[in-house]
Amino acid sequence: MRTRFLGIAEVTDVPDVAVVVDVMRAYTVAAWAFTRGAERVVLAESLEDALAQKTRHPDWVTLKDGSPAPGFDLVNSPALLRNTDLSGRTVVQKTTAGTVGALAVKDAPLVLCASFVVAEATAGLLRERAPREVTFVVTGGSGRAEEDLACAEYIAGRAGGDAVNADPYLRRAAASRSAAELTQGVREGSSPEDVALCLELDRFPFAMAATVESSLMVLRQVTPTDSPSA
Ligand SMILES: O=C(O)[C@H](CS(=O)(=O)O)OP(=O)(O)O
Ligand SMILES: [Mg+2]
Repeated sequence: MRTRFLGIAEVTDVPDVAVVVDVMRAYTVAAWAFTRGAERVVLAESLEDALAQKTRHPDWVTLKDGSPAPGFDLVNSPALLRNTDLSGRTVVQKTTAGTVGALAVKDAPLVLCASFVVAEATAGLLRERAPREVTFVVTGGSGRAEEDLACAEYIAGRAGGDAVNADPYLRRAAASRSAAELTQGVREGSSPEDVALCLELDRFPFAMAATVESSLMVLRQVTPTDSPSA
């Protein structure tokens, strides 16, 4: 399996298989939303798009990064979301990096959205599909955010069937600029517990796949059938 690691702006073709990585915090938050019962997560093109969806579907739950805002029900924080009952709900998520990365590869036949909490399930799906090439979209810091790059490299190793020690990858993520900003409370709409929740390796047994449904980019849970090979 060949691998490419690209920032969002470096995606210029339509990959066969894309893994969009956002550890802090979009795809840690999305995984928590599923765990709290969400049926699907719609990845919105813009804040205006998210609000328009809410107008059309008042029962949908809107979520954005940064500070709370009128029309939005939740912020992009795993700690602040994890006690919210989302049973059967559709969540509409708009963030600065994670959702933008998925929309950049919306035409790819397989789009997985990933973070450390779903790392092994994501790698398991890739082992199952055994594609010739996987494009990892490293969403933060123009492709250089250390937490996303570390997670992408870890998943790539596991997808290749290697017995990979996760500790150095988690340490890189813990030392990242994003982790520091979240810990210092620089980012609005955050909790001091967010970093620890974003670094919980394999907290959840499912992967997350995004497909276009009625012109919306929709993220759903998907469970690999293979068992870990290492
Ligand atoms: O909510 C987050 O942590 C970030 C916000 S920003 O990129 O630091 O402005 O969004 P995400 O898309 O989850 O990385
Ligand atoms: Mg991020």
